[in-house]
Amino acid sequence: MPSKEAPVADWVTIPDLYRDPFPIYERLRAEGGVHWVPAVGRYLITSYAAVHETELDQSVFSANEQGSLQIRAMGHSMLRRDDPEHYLERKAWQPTLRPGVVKRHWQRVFERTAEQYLDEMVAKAQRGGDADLIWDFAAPFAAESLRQILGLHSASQQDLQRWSQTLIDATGNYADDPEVWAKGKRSFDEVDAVLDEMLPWHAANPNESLLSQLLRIPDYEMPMERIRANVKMTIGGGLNEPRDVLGVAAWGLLAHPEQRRAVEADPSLWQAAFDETLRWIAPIGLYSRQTTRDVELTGVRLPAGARLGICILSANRDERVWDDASAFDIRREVKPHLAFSKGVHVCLGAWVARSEVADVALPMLFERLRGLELVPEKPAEIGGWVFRGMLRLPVRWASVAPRTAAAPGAPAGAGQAVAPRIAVVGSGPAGCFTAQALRRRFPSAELDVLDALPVPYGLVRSGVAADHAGTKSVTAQFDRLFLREGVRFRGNLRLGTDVSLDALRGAYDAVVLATGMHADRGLGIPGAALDGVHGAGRITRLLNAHPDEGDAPSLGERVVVVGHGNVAMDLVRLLARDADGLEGTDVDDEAHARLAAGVRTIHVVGRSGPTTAKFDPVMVRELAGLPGVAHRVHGAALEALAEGKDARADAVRALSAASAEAARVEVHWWFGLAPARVEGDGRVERAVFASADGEVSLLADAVVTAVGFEADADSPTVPGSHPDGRVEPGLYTAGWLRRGPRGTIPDQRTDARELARTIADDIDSGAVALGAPGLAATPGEVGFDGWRRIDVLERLGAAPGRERVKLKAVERMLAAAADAGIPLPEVAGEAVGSGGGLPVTVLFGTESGGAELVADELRRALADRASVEVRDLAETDPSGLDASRLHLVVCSTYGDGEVPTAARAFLRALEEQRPDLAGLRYGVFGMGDRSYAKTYSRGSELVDEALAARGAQRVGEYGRHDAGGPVLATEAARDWADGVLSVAGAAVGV
Ligand SMILES: Cc1cc2nc3c(=O)[nH]c(=O)nc-3n(C[C@H](O)[C@H](O)[C@H](O)COP(=O)(O)O)c2cc1C
Repeated sequence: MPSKEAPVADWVTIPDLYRDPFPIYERLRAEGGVHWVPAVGRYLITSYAAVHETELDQSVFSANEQGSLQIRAMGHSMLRRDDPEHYLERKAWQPTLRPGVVKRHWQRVFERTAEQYLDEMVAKAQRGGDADLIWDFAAPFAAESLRQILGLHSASQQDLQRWSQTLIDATGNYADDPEVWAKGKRSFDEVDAVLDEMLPWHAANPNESLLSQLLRIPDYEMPMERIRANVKMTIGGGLNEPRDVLGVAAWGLLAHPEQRRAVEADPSLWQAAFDETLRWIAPIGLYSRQTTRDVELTGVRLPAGARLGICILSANRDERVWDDASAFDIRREVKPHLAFSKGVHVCLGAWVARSEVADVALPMLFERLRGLELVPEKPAEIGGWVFRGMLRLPVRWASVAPRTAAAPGAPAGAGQAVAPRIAVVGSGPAGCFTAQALRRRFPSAELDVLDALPVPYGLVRSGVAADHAGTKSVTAQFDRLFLREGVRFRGNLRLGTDVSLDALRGAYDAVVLATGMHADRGLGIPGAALDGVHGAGRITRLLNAHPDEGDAPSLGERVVVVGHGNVAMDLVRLLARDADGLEGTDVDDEAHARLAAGVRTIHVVGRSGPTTAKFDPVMVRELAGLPGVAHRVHGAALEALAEGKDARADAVRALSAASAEAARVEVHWWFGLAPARVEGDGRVERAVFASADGEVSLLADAVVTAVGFEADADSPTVPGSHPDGRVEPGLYTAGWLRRGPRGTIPDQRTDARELARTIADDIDSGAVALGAPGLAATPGEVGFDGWRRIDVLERLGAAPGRERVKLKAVERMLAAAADAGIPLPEVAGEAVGSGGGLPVTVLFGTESGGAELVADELRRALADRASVEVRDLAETDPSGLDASRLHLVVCSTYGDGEVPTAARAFLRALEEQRPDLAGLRYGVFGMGDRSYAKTYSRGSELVDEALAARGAQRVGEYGRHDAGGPVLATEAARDWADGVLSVAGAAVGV
């Protein structure tokens, strides 16, 4: 699309924007999302895509605006600086606002403060005054909390409110009103005076406050005028954000009674209410940027020096991202909103605001003020576009509950009087994660997981590549469900054959179908049905000894694999490995020998270029390191791409660099080729592809298609037809049946949590009635103990160097399951006492504290099984790592796919000192944000690669957490660590 000049939106006025910016933004987005707006004297950036782009490239979209009003009003704070200057100041602010510190220290302060102002509002109402939720509660609460955090003890909360308002007014003084400047200047001077008073006091009295911490940064002394400017910026922005999100959230809930009831019944929804409020009406609605050069933004040309207004209020309502975006809906599918910004300026106070509002003030408000409601004769008012929030919010209530000792927001009690009976059909990752999420939500529910086979775990057993034991180890978490958490496995029950869907629905209150999609999608080109064309799913199942597959064919010498996704990568790797390379796996050796023994050349062919290919770069790097395999790359056009900017491109570069000595197998990587036809006389002889430069014809004995999966012929629903997983109340879908064949195993965890909530909502609302009788035992059914006997037999039968030999025939599985002579291994007790058990070191690498919080949570959660110590990577010397301890690395990603600053020295030391870490076992949990598509979780991968390069061995599932997703990092990390510990513990007999 050729670029164009920015359209001029001369119809936009500031008073209209102030009153209600949303209809204006809707039109601007519809017209492209980048406009010159004369009334504002700026380009307004209104679409999500354009806003997001500006946030991720500070070299072009600079925060350091020339002639900035904010600099005039408050001084030059970090908000108006780019890196590296910005970063130094940000780092100084960070320790006080880290989530661990917020949780350990500030949350108690917020609780006390909220109690105080709630009591004062109640007392005012008792004296006959009108209660306004904004001015009597939210504003003093936010101001006092901020006063405490800053450590401005010689000022009052009223001072902070006045300073905040007047400094903000001056920042937005586009009309150059001298009175506004005068008031701003007065506040400016007053803040300086208080700082002059308080800084010496903090120097002499160390404490948790920001001012005190600022004076104690080991390697950096912030110049005084920067302290002054940043404190003013913090007063300006740090007060209205929690005040306004609290006010708008209360308004939203009071105006939507059914959502209010849901959140009151399930306090875990306060976080969802908080995030939805931020998405719906972002308190900081606009901020500025300036272009540093001519640039094109979503097809519109912007000149160098252009002043931009980044409209967060608008981006968060972009209809291309959210359905029914203007509605307040705390149950909507979670997608990353931009209210805290993204990129280097992401809000430092986000954890504070979350704690103040979602953990403390909202739950307390609704719990204590019974019958809280709006006052119809005094309607609430809202206004603003640069900052938007409630201007007044009159409320009343029926009665006041006494203060409770329990922390507000604690999870609800046991729940329903009658426990629900729920069946999950399919014991693959989607089914098991669903059962796990349901168990958390309904501790006393009767939960059955059915499977057509006598053995559990579906895709993990038969779809995950045999040599990826780490991925397979997710089953350790699932074992816990069946061994300890009362979930029942009911194997050898095939839906439609052994039990009908109607019978299941009659027997259970709710049924979740998680039966997956198994059929390989065809190529749909001439010759696709020739002999020698195989689906990748089938080949993978053959290698995994799936009972439904027959004998494995020989693939011959030359194999063409069509597709560049992870399924294709798995296949290429398994075909390229020789038997020695399968040490420790559970591969079906016979099938592997038949399929792969003759393979000498593999062509792996995809339509797109390396940067947009679907593979995980980690998989490609793994291929680059395979011994005895040479790689040739065709059509990748990597010359134009700088190194270090794109993880996929870098991984493909690593292929070309891989050593090709004594190659047993040669892998040719083709980019930009579309399949045209398969040729041959009765069976495959050639695969022909179309490219921009004409046709490419590859000689082939076999073609394996890895271009996706489609619904099975007998699929109970059409995959993807119910994206929220609810077919109707009482019948749900999960996994690939819900979304189609996309997403990784950990993604299923995220979906499962949402689905459990949906089911809980249906039960709460009465849409699903409880009381179903349950499903009687069916002849031939195999329970979890039956599977454990099969498991024992498979392990005992393993050849040297193999983990197990899978039983392939169902009859043999059934015989093993029923054989009481096979002794069941004892289920190891978990409670080995605090401080006992496996020695574990949790190493965290963090920038803003999330990973530290996760590390703390792991210390707590693993205490009954392990003796845990927690260490910051910043203070860890890799040469001193103790190989007798299992190391759990929790690390986030910053910058352009880098490790957090604090972890850089560790990484460097690994590379420079080159310690021998053979024998050290470690697990990795990467924290990142999927919206950084090219560098998602890359920081953790760098640590992983560096440890592996020193001989350390990764165990268990590679855990990942997406900060933009709905699952809490602590929760995902607990599940991940359970799995890693089960694998590591089993290895050392704990
Ligand atoms: C400036 C900045 C850059 C980031 N870059 C990436 C990135 O390249 N890839 C990624 O997956 N996540 C990225 N993130 C997201 C963080 O890794 C994520 O929010 C994580 O949970 C933060 O953990 P921490 O609090 O322990 O540092 C970035 C975040 C910020 C603020």
